Amino acid sequence: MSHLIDIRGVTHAYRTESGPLPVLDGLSIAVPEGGFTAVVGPSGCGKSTLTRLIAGLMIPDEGEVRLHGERVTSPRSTVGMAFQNPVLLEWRTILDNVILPLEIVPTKLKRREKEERARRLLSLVGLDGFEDKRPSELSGGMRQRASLCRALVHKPEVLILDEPFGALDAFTREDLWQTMHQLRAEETFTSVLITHDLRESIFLADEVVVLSGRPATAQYKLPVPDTGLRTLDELYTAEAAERLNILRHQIEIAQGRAEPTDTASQPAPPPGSAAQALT
Ligand SMILES: Nc1ncnc2c1ncn2[C@@H]1O[C@H](COP(=O)(O)OP(=O)(O)OP(=O)(O)O)[C@@H](O)[C@H]1O
Repeated sequence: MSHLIDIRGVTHAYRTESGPLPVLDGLSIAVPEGGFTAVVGPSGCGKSTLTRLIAGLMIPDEGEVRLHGERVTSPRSTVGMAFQNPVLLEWRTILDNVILPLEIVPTKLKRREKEERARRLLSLVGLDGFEDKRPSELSGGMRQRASLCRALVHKPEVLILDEPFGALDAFTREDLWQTMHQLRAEETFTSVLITHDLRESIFLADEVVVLSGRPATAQYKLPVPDTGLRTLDELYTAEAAERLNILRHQIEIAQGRAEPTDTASQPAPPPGSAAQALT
């Protein structure tokens, strides 16, 4: 299988006043074309650092990040990003905020075509009629929907989502999860999602990677079977409960609160799953 995102043996340390701070230690993750990988792990273990490396905003000390086989050494226009804080520009309308990447990334599209693309995405996420509003006139959930459209408007190959739903209330967050599924059905992209929400990870991703404590490595990888467009009901099945238990246990190991060898308290992988412990 071809891997669009290939993170190979990445090791990285920040230089701080008190000396080097090792953050990632031989981390390897591969995401196939069209795949959706969620990355979870203890707070401060290096998840956002990983997104900066994929986006080419930083170069790792050792190892490499490849997109389509090409080594990433600088930021690329083929990557879209959405963060916890949508940072929309108040002096632009929602439509013009979404169009912004098309003004930065070289494109042959005419203004009318850029508008059509932005309007289609806004309609897809349920923001018809809000194109001419300013960001402050929208709710937090609506702003995050607009930010997803902005991240996708230039048809990036890779969509990096760093806690995009983290600041939203539980109901809005669940709405946005379903919106993400709809976007995935309509648009073509390969995604890495950073999240602290284990339910979000199994609802959205094909694979959940649990990072160890800092310096982080890929401690555990849990595949999530493809069930097409998922519904929230699927989060309340026995299989979902088992997956969440496995992930919770792995997070406890990563936090040093459970022993890796403590198999007695570790639930068995769901029937038929290829859950794979890497420790
Ligand atoms: N530019 C930087 N310079 C120095 N240290 C940094 C820098 N950015 C992050 N760090 C440190 O590196 C470690 C990993 O940070 P990172 O933001 O990647 O973790 P994270 O897993 O995303 O955290 P959280 O789950 O809390 O969002 C933290 O200890 C952080 O303080």
